[in-house]
Amino acid sequence: MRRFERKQNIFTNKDALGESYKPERIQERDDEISEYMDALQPVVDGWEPNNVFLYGNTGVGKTAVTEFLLEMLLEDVSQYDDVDLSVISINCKTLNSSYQVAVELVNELRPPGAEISSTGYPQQTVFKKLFQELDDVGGTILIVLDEVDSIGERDELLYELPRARSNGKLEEAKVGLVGISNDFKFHDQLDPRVQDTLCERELHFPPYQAPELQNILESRADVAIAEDACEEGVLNLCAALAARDSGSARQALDLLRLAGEHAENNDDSQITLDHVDIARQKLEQERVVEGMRELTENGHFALLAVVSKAAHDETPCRMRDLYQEYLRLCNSAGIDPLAQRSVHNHLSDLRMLGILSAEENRTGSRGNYYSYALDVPFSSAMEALSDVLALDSVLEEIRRTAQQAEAV
Ligand SMILES: Nc1ncnc2c1ncn2[C@@H]1O[C@H](COP(=O)(O)OP(=O)(O)OP(=O)(O)O)[C@@H](O)[C@H]1O
Repeated sequence: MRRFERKQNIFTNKDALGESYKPERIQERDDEISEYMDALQPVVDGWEPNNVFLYGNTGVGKTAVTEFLLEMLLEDVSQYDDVDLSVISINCKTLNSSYQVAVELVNELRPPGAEISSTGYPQQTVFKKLFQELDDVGGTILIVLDEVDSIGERDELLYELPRARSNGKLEEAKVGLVGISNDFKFHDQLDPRVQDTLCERELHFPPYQAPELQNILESRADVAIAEDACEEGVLNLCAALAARDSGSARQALDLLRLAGEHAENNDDSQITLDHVDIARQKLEQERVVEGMRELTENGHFALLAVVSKAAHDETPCRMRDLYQEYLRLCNSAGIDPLAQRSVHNHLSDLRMLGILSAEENRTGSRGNYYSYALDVPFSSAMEALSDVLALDSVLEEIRRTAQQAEAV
């Protein structure tokens, strides 16, 4: 039997490619950092902080830049006796309402053992407890709400917190909110009064370009990967693939880490371009499977309709035709179909998840329409669908059609 044995020929510090690693410096974000520092300047000057809203796709450095700057801010304001700054950061991913976010904040502020229960209070009581805790801390308090879009439509806290001081609910504390989101729709859906305050300063983090990703990867690889353990062109390929797909530094780092793991598992002495290709396929597959988990049954059928059209080599395909295919598939599976508008929403979600791509077609006087296609390999979509749908015969038919189309 094989025994555990230490392997460290590829990585010198694999953790440096992981999510919890804090980079020593942030690269390629000078403009955003400068704007962000301007937004935080009132804290240093002793005034009430601005509320800041950061948005941009996943993996573009919103959290990394925020952590880096707030650490620096805490250090820099320590020289001013009249500024007493505290930072509270929470991730709202599992908190789906103002109530839950407020409870989480109260419990962050309370000592262990004095936490409040996450149910059973009227919302205003929890808000009152939160204001009390904040006043007890006093000074300037920055509250970072990462993935703030999870709060959904029940966003009263985002309205009340920034106004708490002017409404007399806070006396001691000066509170600023830092909201972070990768959901572009969230901002527009906010109540205009919430938008006015939460988005007092808005910072957009655009996707990274390939040369930017390459620089980020190079400084990580210096820490993470052994000398000469990377074939020439590996970092360049990881950067190019991630730039072409999402512009996400996380994706570029994941590609390099996975490619390194493949090299290590094969006892190869270098990470090669082939290892990167295997890593790319694995990540793509994971993304589809992840995305599928978030969808309802109707979302799966909307995807199935696109997959079926792709098998017939009929993508990009416009909504009207996709909807007909969707109806046919629902009918054969005996499920109640949704209206075209709802299917359209599912397709938009699939697009947000990077599973579909959409092309806008302009038709002049009759307006524009979208055509949809798979943005992941056909085989990945099929595999993910077979995991969630008990529709072997339909999937088999699609598979056969795809094989025939290939043979033609
Ligand atoms: N400019 C950069 N310099 C160095 N590392 C970076 C940079 N941008 C991102 N990273 C790294 O990429 C990974 C993802 O970044 P981060 O978590 O900040 O993205 P995000 O925009 O907050 O994404 P999400 O919306 O998914 O939370 C982290 O490991 C981070 O350290």
